[in-house]
Amino acid sequence: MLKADVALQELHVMPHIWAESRQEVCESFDWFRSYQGGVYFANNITKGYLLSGFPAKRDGFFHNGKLIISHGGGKAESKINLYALFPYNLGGKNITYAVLGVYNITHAWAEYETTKSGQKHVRFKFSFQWCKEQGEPWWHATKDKFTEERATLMPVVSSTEDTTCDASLENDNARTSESDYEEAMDISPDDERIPSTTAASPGNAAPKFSRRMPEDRVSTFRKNAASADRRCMYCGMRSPAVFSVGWGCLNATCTYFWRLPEAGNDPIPDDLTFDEGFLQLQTLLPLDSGFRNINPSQPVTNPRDKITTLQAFTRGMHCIKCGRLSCRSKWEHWECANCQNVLAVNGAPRPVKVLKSLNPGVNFQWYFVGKDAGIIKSPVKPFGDHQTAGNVLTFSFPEGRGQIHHIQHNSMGPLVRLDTLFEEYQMQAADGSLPFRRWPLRSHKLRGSLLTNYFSQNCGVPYHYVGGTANTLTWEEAPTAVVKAKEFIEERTNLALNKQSEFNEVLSAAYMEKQKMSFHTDDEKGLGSVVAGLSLGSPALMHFRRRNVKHGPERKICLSIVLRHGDVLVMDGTGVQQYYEHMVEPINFRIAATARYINPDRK
Ligand SMILES: O=C(O)CCC(=O)C(=O)O
Repeated sequence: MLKADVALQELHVMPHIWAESRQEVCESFDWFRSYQGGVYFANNITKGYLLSGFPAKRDGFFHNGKLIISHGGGKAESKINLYALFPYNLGGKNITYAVLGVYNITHAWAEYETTKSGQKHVRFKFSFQWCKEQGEPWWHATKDKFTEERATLMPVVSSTEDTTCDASLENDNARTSESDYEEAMDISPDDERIPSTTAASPGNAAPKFSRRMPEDRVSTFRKNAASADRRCMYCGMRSPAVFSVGWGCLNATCTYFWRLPEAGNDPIPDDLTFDEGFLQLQTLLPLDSGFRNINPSQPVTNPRDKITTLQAFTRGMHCIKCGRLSCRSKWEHWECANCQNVLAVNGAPRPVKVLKSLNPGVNFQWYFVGKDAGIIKSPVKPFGDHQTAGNVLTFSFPEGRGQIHHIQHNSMGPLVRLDTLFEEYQMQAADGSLPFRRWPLRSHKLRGSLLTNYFSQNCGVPYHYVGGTANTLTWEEAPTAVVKAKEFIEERTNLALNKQSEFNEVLSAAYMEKQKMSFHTDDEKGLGSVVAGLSLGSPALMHFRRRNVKHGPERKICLSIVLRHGDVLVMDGTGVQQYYEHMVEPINFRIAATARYINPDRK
């Protein structure tokens, strides 16, 4: 796969698989799920390798891309942010990432590279050879046969209702803190990176690969290796004959690394050309059948059980019309971000019964208060009559920084209303009248946009942290589910706390399986002192921790609360947002409505 910027010739054919953002790649293409690194590997197999915008010395694109030499990890000296070796202008078609195809790694070796300041760095290099079972590379075609080809290459329906995909990559959410962006780009557990470059000199320990290649792959690798490979008489490791200047040991841990035994062990000079034999295409072992079709399978759109909130439904789509990878950004269907091709989802509302009784999986029933957090819990306070009865648990933060009220219900009255409301939310989300979307984060470190992990929709005064005016419907346009949620929140808050709170904004959030809202604060300009949220569906854990504390015990979660179907959680006091941040981690499918007062005349 390569990352493009500006290249030379106009692109005359479209890649079969391409994207504008890394999130689109990671969410839609199983062969590359690394948000930060340039290499994605799982189970000891390099699944995806990103040819970065920073080519290093002696990187190369030979045989029109059937042989690629590239560096791994580390910092290249070039400041030009483009993959200059691909001869076509992908950027001109808004293509930031294009999948080239399946390559075999034919060699891996280490080189010394001298920086401008004269320092020597070890750089790991790889040669990749095109696997011929795929036919010719797509950019070799003289005209775009993309559409006809897709029809034959693409499986129409995936084999899966697979809910066992990798742990969700924390693409994030986050509204205020830098840490949230970092969290957003967590790397999945099976995602590893090759070592970065490190200064070394002969005899010094150089970086080692964190994992060894499994034996069967090693033997494949050896069979593929050019006959000019030689074994070093000092370290016993084989190295390819890469340069015309002669053979030298290319194992960075060897004392005689980067030396020429046939020239009195002189160091290999800086000015090098490749050995002609090394640049020949080799006869490779046939490609394993599992690697022959890397086209993403199409999402399941018509599941037998009509459940469409499983993790598989959070994955992106590969458009069979134009090749673009797109995130699942709309609740009601998949939509190609390039040609707007739609894949409709045929589901049904999920009854709350099973969801609400899911086990939150923690060793406390309602709450956890951190030792030394200075939080005082008041005695449980019952309220209401037989129709409206409930309990309030109040947690007071130290030094007058505000309170958290957890309003629970224990009567049948609200329950029927809540179950119906949960269903109404789902119906309106499914028909698009309640447009749940994943909105781009306002700032992040990845190229291209980065969408929130969860879906949301705002009513009333625009909420700038998530989607702003583009995500906002006025109260006249508001879906009935949201209006009813606001009424319920106001009734319960006023009854339980015995004070009148007025709200003019409601952010509804919908979470499919494994989605969550990362740590953030609601410090929107003009925000009133009371923020109250209603939970519907599966239980969720809401955690609080100190804000702007980078390390140490104070950084730890100081309060956790289990939110259940129908609970209302009130953050009371401006200090709650000023001194604490919060996150919500649902156990499974859940909808929440959070009501605020935001001064409409804020500047
Ligand atoms: O209850 C939820 O799902 C999260 C609400 C929240 O934290 C927010 O909208 O700021």
